Amino acid sequence: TRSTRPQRMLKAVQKKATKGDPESVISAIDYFCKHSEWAMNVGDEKGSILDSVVTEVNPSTVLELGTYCGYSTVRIARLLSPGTKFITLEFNPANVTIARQIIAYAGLQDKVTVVEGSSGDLIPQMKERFGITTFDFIFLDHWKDRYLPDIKLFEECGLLRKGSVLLADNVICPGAPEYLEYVRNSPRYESRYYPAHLEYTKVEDGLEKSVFLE
Ligand SMILES: O=C(NCCO)c1cc(-c2ccc(F)cc2)cc(O)c1O
Ligand SMILES: [Mg+2]
Repeated sequence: TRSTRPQRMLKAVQKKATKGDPESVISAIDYFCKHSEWAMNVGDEKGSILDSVVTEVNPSTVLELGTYCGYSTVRIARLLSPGTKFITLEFNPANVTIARQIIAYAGLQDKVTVVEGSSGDLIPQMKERFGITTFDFIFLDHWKDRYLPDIKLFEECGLLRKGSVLLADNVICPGAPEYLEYVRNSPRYESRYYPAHLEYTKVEDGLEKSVFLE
């Protein structure tokens, strides 16, 4: 039966990238998405903004919502200091399987834990299951209608501290209007928009960075 797009993306990585070299894995995926098939990775333009925020925060604890095939997971993990706790959540089991292989191909399997399940179920389990007190950096890139309920869940579960940084992808396209309205109007966050484009296209999109102030 016909392969899936994530399976074809993995094949492209195995064909074009060098095992253990995260930069070559990132380049192979971007090449695949530019020349073969579009896919919903954060991409190179927004990925560079992600890189700069991760580098600036230099987090000890990181959570990614929406692993997909592991492209942004590799981008983040390659920048982390040794001993950083990095967890990424993915709802779709087929994506988990591909992501684990792409992350392993980059040689970053020891830097990150890929957890299968829904953010709504897993966020309240972070403390007990993974020994997390608070997250220094959170990358939101999962279902856009989950951004708002999940940021409220972070607050309710006491998973944010003064200075925690949340970076949200796709706030324009596909869009997360309720999330934007919340972080931009809440006195508990300092928010800033980074204009860019939808991955591999000329369509307007961007990232919203929000710092928890409480
Ligand atoms: O749904 C998304 N992610 C959660 C599922 O893993 C997602 C979708 C799109 C996108 C799709 C279809 C289109 F026409 C435009 C944008 C882009 C993204 O960056 C995304 O993260
Ligand atoms: Mg995205």
